[in-house]
Amino acid sequence: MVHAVIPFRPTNPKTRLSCILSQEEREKFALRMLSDVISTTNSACCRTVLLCTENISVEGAETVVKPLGLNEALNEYLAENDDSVLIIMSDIPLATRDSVIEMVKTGSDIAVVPGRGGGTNAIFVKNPKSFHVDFYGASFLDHLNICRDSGLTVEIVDSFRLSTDIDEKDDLVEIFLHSKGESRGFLENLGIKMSVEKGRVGVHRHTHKETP
Ligand SMILES: Nc1nc2c(ncn2[C@@H]2O[C@H](COP(=O)(O)OP(=O)(O)OP(=O)(O)O)[C@@H](O)[C@H]2O)c(=O)[nH]1
Ligand SMILES: C[C@H](OP(=O)(O)O)C(=O)O
Repeated sequence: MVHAVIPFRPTNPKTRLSCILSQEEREKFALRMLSDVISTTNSACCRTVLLCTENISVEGAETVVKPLGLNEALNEYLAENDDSVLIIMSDIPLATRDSVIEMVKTGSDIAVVPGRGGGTNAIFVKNPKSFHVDFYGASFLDHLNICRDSGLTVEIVDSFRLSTDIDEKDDLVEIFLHSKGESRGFLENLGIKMSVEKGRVGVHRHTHKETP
């Protein structure tokens, strides 16, 4: 069975959203996005593993604790497992069952989904011992180079839903446009709404409600 591995650091996440969310709100929002991703990987019949820096319990996933950085934790996990691994980020709440299934059905050794701005949002690895990750910076290009150097065939999956990572305030628009999940409900409860001003779509926080 494919392991869907979601790396997660629960403390002070999503600092690029500090302009609109407090630390407590960012921690809760990161968990809501995680929950949306877990529902999706479970619906695609993966065994979902939360690869977490600390021991937290989240419905729908088993937790593997590795108090390590993103690359170190994932590379240890890949080296320790034989089943195919889908590495999928916790900040892509638009992910759907069909988009995940498209990745894990690839005919290539690796399937990769770029994030906007050079990052990597998901990587499917058929043989985990054959590959290592190198996140941060232009990681999408770095991952293609690793495949080339290791002689692995790679499919670049063109998926709007998987490519949409929620890093910055304007990215929240995509949740209001395309999601019905927990992340959206959380933002709405905080009084955050989509707005259109001078022809531009953005988000505004109308009131300072209590963190739900
Ligand atoms: N296991 C593990 N996961 C991490 C670590 N740092 C980030 N992640 C996870 O990696 C994914 C991508 O993280 P980033 O987009 O860099 O998120 P972030 O660090 O929360 O956000 P910023 O503070 O805005 O850069 C998310 O699923 C994070 O939870 C880490 O040190 N260890
Ligand atoms: C971890 C990093 O995420 P970003 O900061 O690009 O969202 C990456 O994908 O390499």
